[in-house]
Amino acid sequence: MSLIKCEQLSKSYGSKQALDNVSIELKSGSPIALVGPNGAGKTTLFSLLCGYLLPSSGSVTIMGEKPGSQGLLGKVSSLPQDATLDPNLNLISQFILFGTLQGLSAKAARDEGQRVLTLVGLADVIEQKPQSLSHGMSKRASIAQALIGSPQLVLLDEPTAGLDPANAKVVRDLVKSLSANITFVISSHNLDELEKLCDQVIYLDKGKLGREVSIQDNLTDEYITVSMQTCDKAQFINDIEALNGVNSVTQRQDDEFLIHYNADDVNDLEIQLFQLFSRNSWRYRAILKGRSLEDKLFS
Ligand SMILES: Nc1ncnc2c1ncn2[C@@H]1O[C@H](COP(=O)(O)OP(=O)(O)OP(=O)(O)O)[C@@H](O)[C@H]1O
Repeated sequence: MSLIKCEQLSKSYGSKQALDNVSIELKSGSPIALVGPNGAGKTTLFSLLCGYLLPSSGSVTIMGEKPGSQGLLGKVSSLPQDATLDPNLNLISQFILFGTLQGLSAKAARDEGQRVLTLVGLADVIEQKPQSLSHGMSKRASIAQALIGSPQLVLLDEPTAGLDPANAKVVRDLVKSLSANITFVISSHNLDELEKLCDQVIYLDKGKLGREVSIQDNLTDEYITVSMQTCDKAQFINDIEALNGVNSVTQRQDDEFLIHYNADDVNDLEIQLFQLFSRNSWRYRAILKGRSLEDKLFS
């Protein structure tokens, strides 16, 4: 059965059409990225999936059920973009409340609160109130809230926005470690981060579904992305374009080049590249099989 199925899903706010005829079918598994420019409709889609909003037309089901229905209680949870905790209650009291709202006894809710707060590295501060936590700790506490019970689907809207690199890594590692049992759908503007976490990408633009992009296809994609530390750029492009099987070399950023080749004509392109670098004493910074997510989406 599909995890998420949207059929011709549309949502308007008055005359503003935020989602326009979106049809998608997603299965459980690796984290799924939801990408798109500001105002593309990502939060609207999340709100429809959570049952916070009703569609203007079309339909959406999660595990065959309507969002917000009793059958999904404890199976679907979300971290909204601006999630905040109650400033007046300490963390564990709030988590006991959340657990009991999901049907747990007070004792089981306390144990569950401790479990999820420990998962996100907050075991030492469960007696503290939210205002004594840093921004990163608050974000982790909100993620812990989304993990209460045994959700099968967790929607994370900008889970690392505003976090420093170390805290962002904690959140990414957490998602990675839990994704064997939970399917995460992650909305983010950080394409590097999504590339590290997700296999599949949903791209929205002005409320419409854009082209489908896979991150897994990098190994079969006939592209190599090379980031150079030192090289003569004009010669680099000339020399690589002269190699057998290479169709084109495009300079993407100052020191980044995209090589498009034909896999039927060349099977040792990487070796030829290294030989070329060695002959010219060029130093490379990184070589990626395939294209970056940014390149797949925007070029
Ligand atoms: N409650 C609302 N009333 C009227 N218009 C709204 C409302 N919520 C969203 N919109 C509009 O719907 C469109 C989609 O908004 P949405 O918040 O879903 O986009 P988003 O992709 O999440 O954007 P961002 O990346 O900036 O968070 C935008 O044009 C927005 O202005």
